[in-house]
Amino acid sequence: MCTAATYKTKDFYFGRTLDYEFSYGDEIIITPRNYPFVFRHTKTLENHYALIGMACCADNYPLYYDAINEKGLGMAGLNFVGNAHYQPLSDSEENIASFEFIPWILGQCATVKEVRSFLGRMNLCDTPFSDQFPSSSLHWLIADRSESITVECVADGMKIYDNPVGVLTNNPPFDLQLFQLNNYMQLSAKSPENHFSDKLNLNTYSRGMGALGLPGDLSSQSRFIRVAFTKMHAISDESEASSVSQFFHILGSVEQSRGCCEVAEGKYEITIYTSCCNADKGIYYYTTYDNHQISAVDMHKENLEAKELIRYSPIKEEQIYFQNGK
Ligand SMILES: C[C@H](CCC(=O)NCCS(=O)(=O)O)[C@H]1CC[C@H]2[C@@H]3[C@H](O)C[C@@H]4C[C@H](O)CC[C@]4(C)[C@H]3C[C@H](O)[C@]12C
Repeated sequence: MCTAATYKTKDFYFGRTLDYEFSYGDEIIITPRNYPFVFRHTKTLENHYALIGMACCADNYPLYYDAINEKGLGMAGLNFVGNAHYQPLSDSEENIASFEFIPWILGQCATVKEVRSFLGRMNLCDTPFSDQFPSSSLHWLIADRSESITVECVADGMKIYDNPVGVLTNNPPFDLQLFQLNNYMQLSAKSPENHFSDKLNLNTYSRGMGALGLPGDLSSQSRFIRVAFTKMHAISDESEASSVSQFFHILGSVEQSRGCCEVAEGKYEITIYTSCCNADKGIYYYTTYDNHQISAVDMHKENLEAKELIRYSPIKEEQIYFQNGK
């Protein structure tokens, strides 16, 4: 399971949890402007916007899971197993393999508006990266500071949904996920009033009862409702520290602890990492399952005119700050 979300204060923030039972060898990778992005079915992008995101590197190619570009556009791929359906090659559109989708969009688009026009002339095809890396079944959250969309390729073609919540999880398809919010419209951050019966003396015996009924389990539908509620009520000040902190709290509402989601005998899905990108400043903040200290990589501290990938291994060990003794 995974969850992606957006958040806006003074700056625009974009991030995700990546939940899985193993890691593909994740790295924070900056693709500078002059790294040639080679595509299988369309022309190489010799120059493009610079990207920063989490990826695994294979044959010197960044296989991005989520990233932002220097223009403030963000994109994350989340599992969409059983529903994703990529198309055969098309003669009339630009054929983009699913693993090329993030580079192709973030390399060239500055806004969601531009993304929509790119989507109109592309065909998301099933070409695998390699035998070792067959196509993953994914759908995507794409967002800038003014709007979010969800892109899904299903059996009857590509769907582009406006995403007014700025949140995405996994199955079912996005329109069904969004519809479910109707069932929770009575939830509130305020204390509830007694609408049950004026013949009964019912009491609010605890704080937080306005959100009674918010689903607490780890299913993708429940995480969608929970993270949407948390995000829609999120309050922070506009500073970087407060915004980043609040963003990690939003995604903290759907974090997965080892042991609660068994995917095979003795194998558990966990939140391998949580990211929070400041899309305006090009900073990739992250925590990992065992490292709760926020670490960060700033794309603008690198030479973005370079031609070679710039790679950082995530810091995975817990860093505990002792305040006393030596
Ligand atoms: C496993 C990840 C998704 C996590 C997720 O959504 N979990 C939910 C599980 S479930 O639905 O609830 O069952 C996805 C997100 C991005 C994916 C990676 C990216 O798409 C980049 C390449 C793409 C290649 O085709 C396959 C390897 C790969 C390196 C992918 C491996 C894996 O499928 C990743 C890492």
